Amino acid sequence: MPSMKGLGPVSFQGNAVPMPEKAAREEIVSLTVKSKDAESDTDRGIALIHPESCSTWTSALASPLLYLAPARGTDCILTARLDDSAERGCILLDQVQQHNLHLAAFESYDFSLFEPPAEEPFQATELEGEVRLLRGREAGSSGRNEVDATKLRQALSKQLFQRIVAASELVLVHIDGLAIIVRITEVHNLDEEARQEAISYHCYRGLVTPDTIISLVEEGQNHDRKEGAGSLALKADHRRVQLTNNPPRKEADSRATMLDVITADGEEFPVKRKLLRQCISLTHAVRDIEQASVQLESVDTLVFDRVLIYLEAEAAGRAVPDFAVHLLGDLLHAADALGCRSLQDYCRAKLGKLDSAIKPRSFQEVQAHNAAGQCWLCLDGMVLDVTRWLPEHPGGSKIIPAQALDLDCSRFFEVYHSSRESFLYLQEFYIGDLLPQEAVQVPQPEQPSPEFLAQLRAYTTFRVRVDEGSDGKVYKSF
Ligand code: HEM
Repeated sequence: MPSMKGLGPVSFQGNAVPMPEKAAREEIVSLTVKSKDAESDTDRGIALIHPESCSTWTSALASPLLYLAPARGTDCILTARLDDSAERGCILLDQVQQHNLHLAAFESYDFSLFEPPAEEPFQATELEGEVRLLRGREAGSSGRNEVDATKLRQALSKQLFQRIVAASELVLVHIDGLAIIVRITEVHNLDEEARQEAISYHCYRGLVTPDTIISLVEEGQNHDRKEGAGSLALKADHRRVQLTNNPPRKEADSRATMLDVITADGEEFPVKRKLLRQCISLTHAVRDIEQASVQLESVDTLVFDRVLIYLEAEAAGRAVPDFAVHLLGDLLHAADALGCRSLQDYCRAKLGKLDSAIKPRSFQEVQAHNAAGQCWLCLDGMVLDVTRWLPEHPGGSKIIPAQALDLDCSRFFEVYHSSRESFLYLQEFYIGDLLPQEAVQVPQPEQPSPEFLAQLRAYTTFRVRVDEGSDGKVYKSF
């Protein structure tokens, strides 16, 4: 588990968003709470502040999202986005946020940037939420409102993406015409095995990533486990939600986390699905939790063992072992078979064959590759080569070439993906940014929402951008 040295996502390669400057971290800003009017689904639970209300904070930040702690004691951390629609000096919060943080509208409070613990893992590996109805269909004689747990988990995962959540916090989710309240009952930042080994483990909040496993229970189900938790709920039966399609937690956990990989010579390796996500040829097997095992046709035990050593070192942010040159040929073959780009790059670099795929791109180049039968996408200025992965795309191999070539596909990307899982794959396909003067030429049939763009940009910190006016040779990380 990589440690969380800065706020923001940690990519496959373990890159974390840099921490804000010291001056910004220490600045305390007084903001008046105002209630948000109607809000979009993607904006739900995100506080809005005017960019000029806190210039020290914003100028120091690499990410378009801010994490704020109110000065008064609460475990809840606000995720905020800069938005011109907020008045200067105000912070726009919805009712649920006001409740979670014990803040009242029209009162002023002091806020500072939240700083996560420097040397501990801070990403939430698992969340548990207890579900009840706020409003919508009221249960009839059956006494229950049915909700599909898979759909609810997806909606929650999308809404909580890149937010810091704390135990006891309430989250409001709208699904199928129902307004559902999820009370966060557990947050973990170690997986179960590590929790059992850790001395005096205690966790009450963490950053939600697309890898966070969310489990749900109906309100009242926790009654035996946590004293008192369900007692109020049982009285208000008409608010109860019946979760369908919700496997028992233990079973769901191991199905969701582990995949048995069977090598060409018949050996079986139980591997964390998360570790295999960068092997894009295994996308279907990794995503489909009903699939318990996957057969590798051309990688044998000894080589797969080394692949695992590589993947584990990378995920843990440790140095990758220095594999001897005579092993690199087989390792590169395995990397090709698995579609593992970083391992391919590692082997090629050591064999002296690395030709970096990441470079500035022109729109003409994108069009030419697409005309030649490849599949290059433009997404908010990024160029992504998904040619090899198309047969593995969970949405099918036809829709992307039919709808998304030679235009900016940000809006398609936003509307078609019901969770934020798709973000996890982007780095594998990234082959550079469009030159700034080219990016404006890309047709954009429909604008994505600002919230989606803020999430996407906060996540894609692996991008290398070309400065405006440069000749395309100067790179600047953001
Ligand atoms: C690099 C680009 C892309 C990646 C990494 C990607 C990834 C994914 C993933 C992980 C899923 C399944 C999980 C989810 O719903 O989030 C998915 C589903 C889907 N994707 Fe994509 N996708 C990409 C581009 C696109 C584009 C450009 C389109 C449309 C033009 C598209 C259309 C769909 C559709 C229709 C589904 C099925 C949704 C459903 O079953 O509810 N995808 N994609």
